[in-house]
Amino acid sequence: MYTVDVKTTTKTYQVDIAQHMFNQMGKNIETYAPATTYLIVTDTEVAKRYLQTLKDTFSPETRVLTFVVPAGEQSKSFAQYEAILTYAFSNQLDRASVIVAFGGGVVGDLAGFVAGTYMRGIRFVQVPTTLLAHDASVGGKVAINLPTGKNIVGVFHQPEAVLFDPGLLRSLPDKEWRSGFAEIVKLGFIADRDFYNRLSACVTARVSLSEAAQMEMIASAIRIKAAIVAEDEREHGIRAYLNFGHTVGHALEAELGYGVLTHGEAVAVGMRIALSVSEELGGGQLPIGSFTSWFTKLGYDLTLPADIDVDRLLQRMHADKKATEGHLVMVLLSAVGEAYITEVDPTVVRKHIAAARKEV
Ligand SMILES: NC(=O)c1ccc[n+]([C@@H]2O[C@H](COP(=O)([O-])OP(=O)(O)OC[C@H]3O[C@@H](n4cnc5c(N)ncnc54)[C@H](O)[C@@H]3O)[C@@H](O)[C@H]2O)c1
Ligand SMILES: O=C(O)C(=O)C[C@@H](O)[C@H](O)[C@H](O)COP(=O)(O)O
Ligand SMILES: [Zn+2]
Repeated sequence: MYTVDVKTTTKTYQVDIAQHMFNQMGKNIETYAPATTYLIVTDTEVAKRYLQTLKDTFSPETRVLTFVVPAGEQSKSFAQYEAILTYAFSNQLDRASVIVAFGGGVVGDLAGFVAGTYMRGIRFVQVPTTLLAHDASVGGKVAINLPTGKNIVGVFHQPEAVLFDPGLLRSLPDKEWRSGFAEIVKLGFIADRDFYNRLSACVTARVSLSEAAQMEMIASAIRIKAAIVAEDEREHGIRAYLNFGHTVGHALEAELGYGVLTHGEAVAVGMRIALSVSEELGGGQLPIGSFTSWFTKLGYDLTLPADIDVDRLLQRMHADKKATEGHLVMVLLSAVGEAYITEVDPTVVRKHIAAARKEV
């Protein structure tokens, strides 16, 4: 079992990462966030595998409500947000009630946003079920999408606890594992060269990681994220480094339509482009070739569709949350483990985006 403390200005909480914790998850939730009523928000895929078991592990006298949204990025929408709020209100959830976000980053962001805004904010607990949720469940960014922009409507709202049983990842499809692994590698890129080197040397396939090694990797990644969030909860400075690969990634997700690429797949393409831009703008030697061949062998496609509209993609990047006064802003690397944030010349970025398109 690993425990990571997340200390922010608004809350200190614990991330527990432990095999078999799911067998008593309800009781754990009751310990970390005592309440008489819980609303579990989950999605259809997670519900069909795990929801009944989770409900069964709460104390018999506890009132446990459930709300299931369709699986996938499309559920980070006003329609689902309103539906959950309406359900909560018509079932008398009050300020002492607790929301349980049980799923991947989509459920975490959506249910967290409900928790952050219902009655001006109630408590919630994150119970992550995807590898990517090592990132999404920690740090308190919760949001839904506009059809035109990722995470445009949201708040910062820290959970009471994050309770992560990696045993749940056994049923995760490979595509979703890759999505999460991209964000783990991102943390190495921005903050920890040794971690990056270990990952690139050891993770040659999903199956190359034992469950113990995977758990250690998740704990290391969460420690990196927690340290950044502790220093800069509201993204006034270094928290933006967590956005490495996201200026292109988020634009790509919106441009292709949510769910066409997973979030991590889009971030992987974005990291590839950000590495090239970094190198051109003076970053020195970056492992672009080895990263590209490593990720390609792992099954990622680091190219952009041949027919991608580069102008529209750039327009979307200009509307990114990091941009100010219409200037394009990206997170770049001066070396592996050393990130910085800077305004960039759109003509340089355009060139690297164009070069990343699939050849026809
Ligand atoms: N708030 C943050 O700091 C933060 C950080 C990173 C990403 N995100 C957001 O997270 C979202 C992506 O999260 P995600 O990759 O977890 O996607 P997701 O929540 O859509 O889950 C991916 C798929 O896996 C299924 N699934 C979940 N757990 C499973 C399990 N144990 N077994 C089998 N299938 C399972 C889901 O039903 C879904 O179909 C994006 O919206 C992204 O913007 C937020
Ligand atoms: O926690 C953060 O800060 C991050 O940037 C983590 C990202 O991986 C995540 O995708 C986040 O949701 C992006 O935030 P946004 O502010 O760019 O929407
Ligand atoms: Zn991300």
